[in-house]
Amino acid sequence: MTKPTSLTQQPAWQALERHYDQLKDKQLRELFADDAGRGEKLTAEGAGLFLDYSKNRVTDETLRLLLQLAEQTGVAAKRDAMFAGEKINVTEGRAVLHTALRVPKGGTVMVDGVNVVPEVHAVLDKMAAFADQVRAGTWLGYTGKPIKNIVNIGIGGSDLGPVMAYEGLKFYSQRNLTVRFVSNVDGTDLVEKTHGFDPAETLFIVSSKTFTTQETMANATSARAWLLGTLKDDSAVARHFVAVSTNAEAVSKFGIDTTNMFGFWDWVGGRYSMDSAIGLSLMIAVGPAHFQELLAGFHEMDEHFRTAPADKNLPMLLALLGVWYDDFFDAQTVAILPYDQYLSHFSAYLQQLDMESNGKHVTLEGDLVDYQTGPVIWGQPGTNGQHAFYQLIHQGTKLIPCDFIGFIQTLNPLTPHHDLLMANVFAQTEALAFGKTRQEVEADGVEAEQVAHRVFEGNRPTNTILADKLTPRILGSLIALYEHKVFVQGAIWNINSFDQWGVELGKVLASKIVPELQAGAEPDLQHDSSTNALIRRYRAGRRAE
Ligand SMILES: O=P(O)(O)OC[C@H]1O[C@](O)(CO)[C@@H](O)[C@@H]1O
Repeated sequence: MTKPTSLTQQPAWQALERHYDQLKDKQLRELFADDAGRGEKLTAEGAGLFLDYSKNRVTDETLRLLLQLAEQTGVAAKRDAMFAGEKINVTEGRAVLHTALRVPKGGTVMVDGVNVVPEVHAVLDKMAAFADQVRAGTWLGYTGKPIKNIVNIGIGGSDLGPVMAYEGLKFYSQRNLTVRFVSNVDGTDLVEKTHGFDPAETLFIVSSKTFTTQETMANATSARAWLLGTLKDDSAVARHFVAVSTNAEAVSKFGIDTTNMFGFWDWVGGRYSMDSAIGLSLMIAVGPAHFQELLAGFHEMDEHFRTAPADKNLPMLLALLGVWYDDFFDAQTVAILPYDQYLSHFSAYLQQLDMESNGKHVTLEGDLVDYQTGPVIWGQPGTNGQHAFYQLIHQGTKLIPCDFIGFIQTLNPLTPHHDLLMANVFAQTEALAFGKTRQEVEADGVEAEQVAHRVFEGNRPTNTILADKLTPRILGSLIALYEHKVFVQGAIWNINSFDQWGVELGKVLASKIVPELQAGAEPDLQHDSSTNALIRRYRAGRRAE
């Protein structure tokens, strides 16, 4: 295999380094003063989303060079390879085809010579039939009572997507059903999430791609014990447990009838799986029609990403701006700031999507990278964050590029809340970009020794993403926007965005330590002195309980 030119040797990268030296001290104030039309020019639209990226520290030249970098690193060809089902997840020898999950009926996506779209829709139809039964109260529990409570048991991609979208689309959900999500192996999670539930009215959805994940299996086993503690008959499991997995054998071994299993495929990565059967809990909550709308939004963004010219392509632009700060300004983090309470879990969802995908230190060829890869993703919904961490973004010493996400219409029109909320979006991005100069502070008549504290340097970059209203379709398109942003960045950095070996070592060590915590006699501990001492201290504490 011939190695591609190393990223830092690409002409566009080197030109960007030189360009950075010229631009790094340039103020957004100047950039806006130089071009009265900047705020309208540096925008793009697609799949129901409007992006204003004018408040970024870029000029036409920066954008030209970033687009050149995308070209020189072959982003378009890599994107086409993903959509075509090539095995771009090279360390696991798999295709990466979450985009096939939202191809409309009648479409074609070939994997190993088979069109997978009919299979995708067969599973969606099976999910819809089941969801309709649960919603109508005709899926009866073991004692003949209809199901009122749904508990999704899963972790990582088998939890974060469904919980984020369930919260995101709560407005559209059937309110007589209570839906909860158990993920943590901490028993508190299961105990608290089943608190107050009648087992005879409770359905567990065990969601796990592999059906071997320690946390999920422990929670599912304890949930079954909780159920049988009341219902006292193993055959009750069939009415109260369904599974979502790619591993039919393990599902059956756990005791769930595979007719109650909803499948998906190894070409769907965990963090890209919320629009597969992993979204079953969401579909039950919001109904199959809204779920279809969500898929349509994903697909619309897929098509935009596949076909829009690079300089108008939302995922491409977001990704390139991210690379600009990450690799040239050395920004370590990105804040995701949705101004919508329904998106309270959106940043947590993006943490896995982005950090598990692009938290990599070697290239596709296995060489150590000599540039920064994925940033730390974090955030909170506005306006809460403003009263917590925005101080540091405005006046701290770190550069934190932010994505502000807002909606023109609210789902809950309670005068004057929405105008207050959105005024804060516009005010924050304005304040971050333009700050407040010493002269302006002095003009306010502030005492001389107080002036420095009240100066805002500004020049803090932001993107603003606006959509008309938070609908299932818009949510789908927003998620796909970030999926593809992560893809483009991974393509530029020449890393594999689709494996996650970094989570393995901890898993292996934990399974080794579990028996050491549980052994009756003092085990022969072979760890380092810190780990040995911590284990001994824990064991001593447990004996004293
Ligand atoms: O769906 P599973 O197989 O239980 O895996 C859960 C999660 O564990 C991981 O493999 C590692 O954290 C994620 O990629 C995945 O989403």
